[in-house]
Amino acid sequence: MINNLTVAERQWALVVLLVGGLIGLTMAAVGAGEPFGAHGFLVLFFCAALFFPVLSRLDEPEPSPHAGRSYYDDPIKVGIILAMVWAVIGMFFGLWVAYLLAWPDLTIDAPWASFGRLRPAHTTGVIFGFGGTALIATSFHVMQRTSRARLAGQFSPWFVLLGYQLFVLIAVSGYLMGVTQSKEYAEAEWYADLWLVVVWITYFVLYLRTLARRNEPHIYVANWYYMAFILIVAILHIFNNLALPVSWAGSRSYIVWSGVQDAMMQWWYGHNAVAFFLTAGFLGMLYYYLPKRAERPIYSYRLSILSFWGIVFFYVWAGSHHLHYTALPHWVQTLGMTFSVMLLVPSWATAANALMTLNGAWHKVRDDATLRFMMVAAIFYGLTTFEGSFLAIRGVNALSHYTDWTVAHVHAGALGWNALLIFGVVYAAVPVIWRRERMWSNRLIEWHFWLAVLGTVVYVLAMWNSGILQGLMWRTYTDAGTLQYPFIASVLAMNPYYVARAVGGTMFFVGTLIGIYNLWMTIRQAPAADMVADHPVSVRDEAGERGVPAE
Ligand code: HEM
Ligand code: HEM
Ligand SMILES: [Cu+2]
Repeated sequence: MINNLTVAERQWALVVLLVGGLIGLTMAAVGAGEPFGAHGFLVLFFCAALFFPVLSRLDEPEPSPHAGRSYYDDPIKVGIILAMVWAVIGMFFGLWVAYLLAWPDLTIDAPWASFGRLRPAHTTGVIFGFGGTALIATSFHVMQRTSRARLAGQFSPWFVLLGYQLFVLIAVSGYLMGVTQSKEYAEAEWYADLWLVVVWITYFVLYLRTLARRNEPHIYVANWYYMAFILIVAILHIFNNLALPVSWAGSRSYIVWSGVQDAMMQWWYGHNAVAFFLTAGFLGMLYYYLPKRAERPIYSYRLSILSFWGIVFFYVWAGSHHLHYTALPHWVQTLGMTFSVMLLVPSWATAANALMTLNGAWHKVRDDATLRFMMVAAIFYGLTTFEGSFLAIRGVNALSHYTDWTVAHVHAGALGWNALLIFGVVYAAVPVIWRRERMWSNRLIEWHFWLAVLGTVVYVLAMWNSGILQGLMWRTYTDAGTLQYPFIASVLAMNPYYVARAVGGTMFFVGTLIGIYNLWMTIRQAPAADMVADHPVSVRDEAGERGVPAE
């Protein structure tokens, strides 16, 4: 892989890694004995681990000029593997906290293993590690194929992919050491946040530069979704993380916002992380891989564009539904509620558009578990958005907020929509990118599919039950006007559901491990004989019409 970089690019990489290593060394020196110093060492080792392999290949010959005329798939390969590594790490932490909630005595008596540190390690590991890395890798695939253009440059895709890994590593390891700025889904401290800004802007520029090289007059809809994801996540991230460090040699910082403004900024961010990270980016994936796999054009291309603008416009106003019954002015809560209900229209239009695309291909859905992963993901997308619009209604939220109903909603989305989609997409993409005829075992894909779907259903049903029960127990009064149940009674009542959730989560996790084994065996196979050659750029196939992503 390093040999595919030009010598100039290898030199450039060495300079960047050297600067990174020096920054790491400085952090390690000034923050000695503190988590900040430990992060310095992490940065230093990360840069050193990449520096020496590049250095040892510096003198190797330039890649053949022919290579520059095909798609650049090396970073996609590494990205898919890293996404799978994060799937295991992130879900392992999720399972851990699920088991802790069911059997609290299992706890390890150490600060790093406390619930409050493991939980953000889970959410960050799955959303940013697993989801984010899958988004970056697939976006590199989709933008090249739908533009019939090679990635603009070979250095910046690596910078984005690996730089992003460093961000997630700093974040997750920081939580275990107790470093947090206490903002959900944005717990990472100021230096990690600053680094992510650099990586993310490079990502956006890379996307634009690649699109500018396209050999296809039309910008396929999937690219709009990916670009909205990148651009808006950048804006959210910057505003939500405007913080002043206490010192340049420590991890602690204070956010510039205060009081209810801070809460609003946080949930404007948090909600739109869902909207643009877990929705818009994933819709980009869906709009490329689903029609491609089904070999059908999108049911209505016009509708896909219309719902794009609907989603982008409505979502950004809905964040205040996370702050019902708070000090936030009432009208702002109502505004968020109203936009959330309106959101149902573009959300369902999108889910319907995806499912209608499968019309005429239902026999494929029956036979092909890969396509079935994507179909079920689209169904869960419809379910989750319906539930979300419902939960955003103030009266409903009075019951659901603070309960496990929210956790049910989250995992209907995270497992049923995001994770199922990623697995379907990875099964579709890996044989193409590694030039294998097909995945190693279709039976294992079937196994994975059923474990994942059943695991999700068990998880979500358990949390719906537990959430609604919790909500009702908390609001039941006696005739005398006092609360019927002491709080601890509701905690005890949750136990069977927490056990069920741990079982569902275990099924999901086992399915993931089976999937990874299958991917590993596929990658180890020899490439298919007629697929050995690199994919040349700009060879048109019949699929070039509008609505069908080009290959
Ligand atoms: C093996 C699979 C998984 C298990 C067992 C699991 C388990 C858990 C548990 C126990 C919690 C804490 C709930 C609480 O504090 O009451 C949680 C929270 C969360 N998980 Fe998972 N999870 C899994 C997969 C995922 C995936 C794949 C994603 C995202 C793509 C995800 C996203 C989240 C989020 C966002 C939260 C925070 C929810 C909130 O604050 O309302 N999880 N998970
Ligand atoms: C129309 C679309 C959606 C709407 C209107 C919506 C609305 C809501 C509402 C009202 C809450 C509960 C807020 C609270 O009581 O604190 C919530 C929580 C959440 N939703 Fe959605 N949702 C939508 C789609 C999704 C999707 C597709 C996902 C993908 C995984 C998702 C992930 C989450 C997460 C992670 C939370 C928990 C936030 C927290 O930590 O408190 N939502 N959503
Ligand atoms: Cu929200």
